[in-house]
Amino acid sequence: MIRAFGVADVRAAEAQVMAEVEPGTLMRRAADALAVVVLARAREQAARSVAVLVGPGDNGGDALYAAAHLAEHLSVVVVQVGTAVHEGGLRAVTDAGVPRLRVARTRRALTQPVRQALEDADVVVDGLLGIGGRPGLTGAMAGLADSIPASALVIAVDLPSGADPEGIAALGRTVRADETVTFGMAKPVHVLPATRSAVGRLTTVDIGVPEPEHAAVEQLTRADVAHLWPVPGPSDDKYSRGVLGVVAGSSRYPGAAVLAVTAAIEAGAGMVRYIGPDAAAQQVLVASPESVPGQGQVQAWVIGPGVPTDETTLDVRRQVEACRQALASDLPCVVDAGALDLVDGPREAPTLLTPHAGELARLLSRLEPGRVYHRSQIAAAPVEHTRRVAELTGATVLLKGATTLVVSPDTDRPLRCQSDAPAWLATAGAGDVLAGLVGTLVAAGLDPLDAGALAALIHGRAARRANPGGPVRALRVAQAIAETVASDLTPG
Ligand SMILES: NC(=O)C1=CN([C@@H]2O[C@H](COP(=O)(O)OP(=O)(O)OC[C@H]3O[C@@H](n4cnc5c(N)ncnc54)[C@H](OP(=O)(O)O)[C@@H]3O)[C@@H](O)[C@H]2O)[C@@H](O)CC1
Ligand SMILES: [K+]
Repeated sequence: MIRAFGVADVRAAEAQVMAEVEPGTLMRRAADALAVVVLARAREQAARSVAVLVGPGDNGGDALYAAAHLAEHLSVVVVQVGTAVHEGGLRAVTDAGVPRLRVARTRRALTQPVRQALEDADVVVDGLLGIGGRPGLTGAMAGLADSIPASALVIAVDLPSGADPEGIAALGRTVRADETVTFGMAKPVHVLPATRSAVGRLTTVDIGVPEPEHAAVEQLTRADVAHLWPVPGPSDDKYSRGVLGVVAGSSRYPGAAVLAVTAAIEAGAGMVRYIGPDAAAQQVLVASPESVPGQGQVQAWVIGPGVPTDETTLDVRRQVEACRQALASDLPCVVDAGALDLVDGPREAPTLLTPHAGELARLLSRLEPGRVYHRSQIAAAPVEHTRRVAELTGATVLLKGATTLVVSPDTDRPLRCQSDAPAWLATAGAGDVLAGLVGTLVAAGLDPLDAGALAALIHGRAARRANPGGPVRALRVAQAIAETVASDLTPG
């Protein structure tokens, strides 16, 4: 599991170590490790010239010490913003004879020598701002970020300058890194959807600071599958493993039912009962003869894929009624697509809502009368809006997207966030597959936060497995779930 820690906790952990070591030790460790990574990348790329951008805080200090090291091997120039920079770092570059250009903090337009230095750089090291940075670059920092040549390899120190260290605020003017070298532990900026795209590859280097107890964000990895996946024991039968009821599909959208049921069965449900119109039920049976049509006892529900609640045909009215009954029951529910329109307040039983950004906007607009939210607002500030829905509904909320976010209504629990899927997975039916997959996990007794994150992980990994490096249809993803789980349960 990758755990990311909020800025206050990171500072407290660092302060504890700093009290026990010589002053400057942590920064030296950080700078040494940074220089090792930059030098390795420069060698891989046969790069010769490095521009090191230096801001006013300790992030700039790290960059200055690293610049002094790098100058032993490469052609290095420092571009310093403002007059005040880390004193020790400044001495180190001066002693190493590194040329230094200065830019006035508020001046966005760059001088010719600075523009030239950037143009000549094969590698740009971004040491403008770290965890003390406020989101959004202005003045000279914005000018520098805009002038980094597209051809340069950009390595950010701790985080890409301008991005919100907590990963909450939308990306404004920011450095976009190819790689970020962070110290000790990941921070929310590195994993959350609002900022992650500016981080590039994440390299975490050890500087001897132990992880704090409470993570702000957790990201599951392959190694977590074995701990979390509900593996049956010898005394299990199909009922004890979890029977899932699926209310999905309609005459108009029978495919959603096929995909959700197939995914649930592939994920290893003890049994799947399908509730839907006859035409859809026939197709479900053809695709998954293991499924059982009609009502009966279940341990959990998936409701909503392919159920267009705004239609008034008889089969949709029946589906909506089945969704309402599931919501009114005391059983865990995964609420997807059309059924999100039926959610109004908290339920007693575990509940997982699985909207995409557009559906979350619609749900929030309905839950907060008088306010209208748009998809773009959700995409710009996903954590804030997903938290709000979790608070208003008392449900765990999984926001689907390139990075999937899972937020518990219990604010003490870390956010979960997964970005395992290839971009190819942005395809029709992928959400129906996820709904069936997560339903099986909830029916097996996983709590919605674990189930949501684990399903997102396996969903992404199954998509990669189904057709590595190329387009992938949702049905293939569903059909790749069983072997993905098997492979992830196998050590090694
Ligand atoms: N702590 C440790 O043990 C270790 C820490 N380490 C390193 O220290 C980094 C944190 O350093 P830090 O606290 O000095 O903050 P940092 O991000 O460099 O800059 C803050 C300065 O920027 C300014 N400023 C802020 N926003 C701005 C904006 N948008 N636009 C313009 N200016 C802005 C703000 O000034 P203000 O404008 O508020 O007067 C302030 O002067 C951390 O990320 C890691 O790299 C490592 O060495 C390992 C050990
Ligand atoms: K930085």
